[in-house]
Amino acid sequence: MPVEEFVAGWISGALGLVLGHPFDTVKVRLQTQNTYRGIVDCMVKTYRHESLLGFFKGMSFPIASIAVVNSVLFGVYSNTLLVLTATSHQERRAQPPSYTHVFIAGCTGGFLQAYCLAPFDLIKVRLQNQTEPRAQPGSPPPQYRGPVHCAASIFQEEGPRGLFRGAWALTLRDTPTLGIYFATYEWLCRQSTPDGQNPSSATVLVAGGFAGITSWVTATPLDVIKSRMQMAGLKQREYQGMLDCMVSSARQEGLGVFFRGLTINSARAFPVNAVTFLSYEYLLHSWG
Ligand SMILES: CN(C)C(=N)NCCC[C@H](N)C(=O)O
Repeated sequence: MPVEEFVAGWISGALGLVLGHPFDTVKVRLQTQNTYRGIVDCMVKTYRHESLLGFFKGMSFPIASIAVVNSVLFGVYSNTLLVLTATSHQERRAQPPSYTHVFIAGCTGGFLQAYCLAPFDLIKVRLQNQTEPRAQPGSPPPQYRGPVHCAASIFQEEGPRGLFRGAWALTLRDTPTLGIYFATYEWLCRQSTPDGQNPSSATVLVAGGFAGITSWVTATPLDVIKSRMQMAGLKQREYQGMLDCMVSSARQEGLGVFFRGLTINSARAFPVNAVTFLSYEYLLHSWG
């Protein structure tokens, strides 16, 4: 099993993550809290109350976990294509796989990465939703002191299953949308590259950026449900399950609730995924 794809997936994912984390914090807060009037209001309040550091809350854990998550995604994707088409990454420009194979490989990568991502994503979302400013003498401490304390508290209060809160919604979000992600990337690369040649850096940037936007637009409804399930039982209300969360969110806030965070998700998706694909292709190309 070729391992370069796993390593390239890890490094490229980490670069994209740092770039996109401030957008991600705003998105999570808009999806789970009703105190903001929109993106700008959320950004201004976060900055005033918590300074620039507020935008980077919950980032240390995803940075550590991206090693696992993104390398599973890209590694499983590439190795599934190898099984389906018997072509390595280097051979795929000369013998391009069908879009059906690309889609199936993307869904497989998405399905497996969702289970690795679930506990890390839960902790990220819980920390991003703590709106207390940095600890000052006399001020009440936030519920979680950091990622390890957050993981330990969830484990103590809810047992190991607690760490997988929202995992079903995450799996349903990621399995089809990662198929769409890789199929869009491949399609856009092939549209602007002569047969058999490698896409230029500009093509990879644009195709990666639009693949990110397309997949996040389709992922947003389940992303909202996933974030709410992850916050359930804390400040927010408890839900009976995913369906109950969908129905009661729509009843209380209208169908527009499923598109909360869509604009910020798309704005974040372009740079993050442009950089992720560019560094992924660059690393695999330079390793031969
Ligand atoms: C729609 N979904 C779930 C995705 N496209 N996932 C792939 C993640 C790529 C990048 N780390 C990001 O966070 O955008």
